[in-house]
Amino acid sequence: MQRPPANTFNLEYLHEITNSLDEISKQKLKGVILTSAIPNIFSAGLDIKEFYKPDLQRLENFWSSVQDVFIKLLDLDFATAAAINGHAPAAGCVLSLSCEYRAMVNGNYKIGLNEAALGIITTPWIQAMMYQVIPMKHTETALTTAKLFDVDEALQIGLIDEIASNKEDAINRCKQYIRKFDKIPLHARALTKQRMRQTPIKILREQRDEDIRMFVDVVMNPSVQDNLKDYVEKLKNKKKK
Ligand SMILES: CC/C=C\C/C=C\C/C=C\C/C=C/C(=O)SCCNC(=O)CCNC(=O)[C@H](O)C(C)(C)COP(=O)(O)OP(=O)(O)OC[C@H]1O[C@@H](n2cnc3c(N)ncnc32)[C@H](O)[C@@H]1OP(=O)(O)O
Repeated sequence: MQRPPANTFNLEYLHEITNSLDEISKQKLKGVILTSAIPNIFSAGLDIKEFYKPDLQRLENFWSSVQDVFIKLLDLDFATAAAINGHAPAAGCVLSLSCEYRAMVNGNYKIGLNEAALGIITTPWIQAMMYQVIPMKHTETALTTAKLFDVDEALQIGLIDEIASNKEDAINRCKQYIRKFDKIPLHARALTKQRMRQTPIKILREQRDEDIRMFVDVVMNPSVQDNLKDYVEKLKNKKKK
C-alpha cells in the first residue's frame, strides 16, 4: 500500500484495491503479502474525511466499497499474509485480520479496533473477524474499551502470529508461511479456508444492504458527527504540539 501520508482508505483507493484484487484473482499465485510502503504506518484505517460531514450518496458508495474489498480479501483462494510494518488501527487492523497470518515489526506501534473511541461501532462482520482470531472474551473487552495493543501485547493475545525485527524479516516470515502450502492441493486449502471464514463472509454477502443502512445511520447521528469533529481536530493538532 502506498497512499501517503497514512495509507487511509478513501473511496477511490478502495476502488483501486478492488481492481488489484480482481486482477490477482485471475493469476495462479501461491499467495499474497500485504504491507506498506510508508515507514511506521501499515494503515491508519478508513479515511475519516469520508464520514465526517459526508455526502450521503458517496457515504453509501464508500461503505459498499469497503464491503467489496473485504468480501474479496476473505474469499481469496490462495494464502494471504500481512507484514505489518507500523501502526494498524481500526480498518488497518481489519485488513490484517482478513489475512491468514500476521507478522508485525517490533517497534512503538499499535494495532487494534479503536472504533468506539471515535463514537462509531464495529459491524458484526468485523467483530466476527476479530473473534475468529482472538478469544471472544478478549474481543469484547478490546472492542468496548477501544483497546490498541502494543506489539508484545498483540503477540501475547494472538492478534499477531510473530514479531519481526524489520520489514524485510516480516516479509520473509510471511513467505515462509505461504510456503507451508506448497504440497497442499489448492482446492482443498481454499475450501477449508472459506468454510472457516464463513461467518464474516455470510454476514457480508447476505446483509449488505442492512449493513450499509446501519453504517449510514450510525455515521449520520449528530453525536457521532460531534465525536468525529473532536477526533479530526485532535489529529490535526498533534503536529502543532
Ligand atoms: C452496525 C454497524 C454500523 C456502523 C459502523 C460504523 C463504522 C464502521 C466501523 C469500523 C470500520 C473502521 C473504521 C476506521 O478505520 S476509522 C479510522 C480510525 N483510525 C484511527 O483512529 C487512526 C488515526 N490515526 C492515528 O492514530 C495516527 O495517525 C497513527 C498512529 C496511525 C500514525 O501517527 P503518526 O504520528 O505517525 O502520524 P499522524 O501525524 O497522526 O498522521 C499523518 C497524517 O495522516 C492523517 N491521518 C491519520 N489517520 C487518518 C485517518 N484515519 N483518516 C484521515 N487522515 C488520517 C493525519 O491527520 C496526518 O495528516 P496531516 O496532518 O495532513 O499530515
